[in-house]
Amino acid sequence: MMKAFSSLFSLSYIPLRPAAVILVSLLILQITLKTFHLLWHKPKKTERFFFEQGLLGPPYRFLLGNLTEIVSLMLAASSKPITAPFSHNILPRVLSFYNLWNKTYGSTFLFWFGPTPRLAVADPELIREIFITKAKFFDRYESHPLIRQLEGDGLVNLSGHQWALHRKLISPVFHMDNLKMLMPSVGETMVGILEKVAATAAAKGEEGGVELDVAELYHSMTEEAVTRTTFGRSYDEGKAVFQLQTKLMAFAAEAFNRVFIPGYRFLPTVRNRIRWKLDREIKEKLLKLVSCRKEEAAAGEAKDLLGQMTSPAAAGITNSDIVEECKTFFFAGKQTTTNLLTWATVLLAMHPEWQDRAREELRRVCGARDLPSKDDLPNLKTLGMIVNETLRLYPPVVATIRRAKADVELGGYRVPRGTEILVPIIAVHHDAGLWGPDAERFNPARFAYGASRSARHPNAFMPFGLGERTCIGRGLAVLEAKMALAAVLRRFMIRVSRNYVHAPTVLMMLYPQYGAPVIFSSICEDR
Ligand code: HEM
Repeated sequence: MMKAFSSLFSLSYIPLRPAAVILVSLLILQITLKTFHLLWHKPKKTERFFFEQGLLGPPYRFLLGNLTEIVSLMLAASSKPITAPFSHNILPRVLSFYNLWNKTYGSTFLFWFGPTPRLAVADPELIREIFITKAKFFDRYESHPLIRQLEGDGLVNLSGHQWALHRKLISPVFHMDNLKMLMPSVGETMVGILEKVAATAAAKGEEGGVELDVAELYHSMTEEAVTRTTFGRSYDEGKAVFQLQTKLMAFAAEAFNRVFIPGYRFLPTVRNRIRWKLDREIKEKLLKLVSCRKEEAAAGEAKDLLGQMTSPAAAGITNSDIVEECKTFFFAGKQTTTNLLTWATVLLAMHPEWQDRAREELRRVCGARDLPSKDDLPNLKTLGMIVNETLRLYPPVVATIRRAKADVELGGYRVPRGTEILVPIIAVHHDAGLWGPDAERFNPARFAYGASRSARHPNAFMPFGLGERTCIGRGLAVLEAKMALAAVLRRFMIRVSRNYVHAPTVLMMLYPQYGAPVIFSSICEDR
C-alpha cells in the first residue's frame, strides 16, 4: 500500500521519510500559491480591470483590503458628535469612509471588503439598473451569521421561486384596506403610552414639561403593529414569542459588537447556551401556533401573516418556512419603524414651525376626533411630507448590498461576477446634485408634489429600496408613523432637551448614539 502510494508520485526511489517531507512541502507550496493567488494576484488583477475602465478607489491591501481604513475612519467619526447645532449634514459621521472616498474618487468607486471587490454606486441611473432593469443579475447579500439567525430565512433572505411564492402569499397582508383594520389597536396603544407620559408630567408638576428618551418611547406601539400583522387573532401567544425574540436580539446586538471569531457561535459558552435555548423556545412556541392555526381556518377578519401562510393557497410552505417568516417580520418590521419615529420626533422638536403646520392640518382634517380615522390618513399631507423628509435625511436603513451573480454591464462599465455593489441610500438622499443646494436642510415642502417629483431624478428617494424587492412593509410603516405622530402632536409641544447630543450613528440601523432626549409639554386646549 505504502509502495503504491509513493510510486503514485514517482518517488519510489526516494526513502519514505524524505518522500513524505517533499510531499508535505509540495502541499504547503500549493496552498501558499493558491492563497497568494486568491488574496493578492486575483484582487490586484480585478483592481487593474476596474482601474482601466476609469473606476478608481483606495488600493487593495493583502487579505484585509480596506477594512482597517474603514474601521479607523468609522471609529474616528463616531468619537465626536456633530458640532454645528442640529446640522443635518450627517453623512461624514454616518458613512465616513464613503464620504472620504466619494470626494477623492467620484460617486462610483471601487473599494475592498477583505479580498472581495465592492463597487460603491450612488448614481440613480445605475441604481435603477441594479434594482429594476437588470435585477436578475444581482443577488441579495448574505447577512452576517448572527444577524441571519435573528432575521430568519424569510422574505429578506429568500431568492428565486421560493421568494416569489412567499411574496405572493404575504402581499395581501399589506394591502391598504387590510392595514386600515389595524389602526384602532395601534392608535389605542399609542394613546395609552402618551397618557402615561401626561400623567408623569402632571405628577412631577413640571411646568416646563417632562423629558423622555424618544428612542424608547415607541417600542410598544411598533411591537403592537408588527405582532398584529404577523399573528392577527393569535395576538397574545404571538406577543409571548416576540418577547423572547427581543431578548435574543439583545444578545445578538452584544455579540455583534465584539470581534467576530468564525465558529465561536457554535461553542457551548454560557451566552451561546442561553441563545440556543431562546431560539429553541421561539421555534417551539411558533410551531405550536402554526399547527393551531392550520386546524381552524377563519373568515371575515383581517389578514395576518400566520393566516396567509397556513391557508389552502399556501401549498408547498412548510412549518419551518412559517417560523422563519415570523422571525423575519419581527426583525424587519419593529426596529426600522421605531427608528423612523425617533428621528421624526427629534426633527419636529428641532423645527417647531413644522409642528405648528402639522397641528394645524390635524385640526382641519380630524376636527374633534382624537386620532385620525382611516379616511383622514390620506388627507394628512403635511404629516406625510414630514415623514418623507425624515426618511430622506435619516433613513433607518442607510445602505444595501447586492452581489453580481454573472458578469454584467452596468452603466457601460463591465462588472465581473462576484463583485459586491454597495448602494449608500443615505448618500443618495444627501446629494446636492439631486436635491439642490438646500439638500442638508429639513424642508418637508420638497415632497409637496410627491416623492417621485421631489428630486432631479425620480428614483433619488429610496428609503424602502427599489424594484421587486422593495420593502413589503412600507405602507404599514408610514401608517404607524402618521398615527403615532398625530397622537403626539395633538397632545404635546415638543422641544429638544439640553441633554441631547446630535450624534447619528450606524449599528445595523441609524441610531442616536447618545439617545434622543426630548421635552414633552402638554397642550391644554379644547380640540
Ligand atoms: C421605516 C420603516 C422601514 C424601512 C426604512 C424599511 C426599509 C427596507 C428596505 C430598504 C428594504 C429593501 C432592502 C434591500 O433591497 O436590500 C426592505 C425590505 C423588507 N422589509 Fe422593510 N422597512 C421598514 C419597515 C418594514 C416593516 C414594518 C416590515 C414588516 C412588518 C418590513 C418588512 C420587510 C421585508 C419582509 C423586506 C424584504 C422584502 C423582499 O425582499 O421581498 N419592513 N425594508
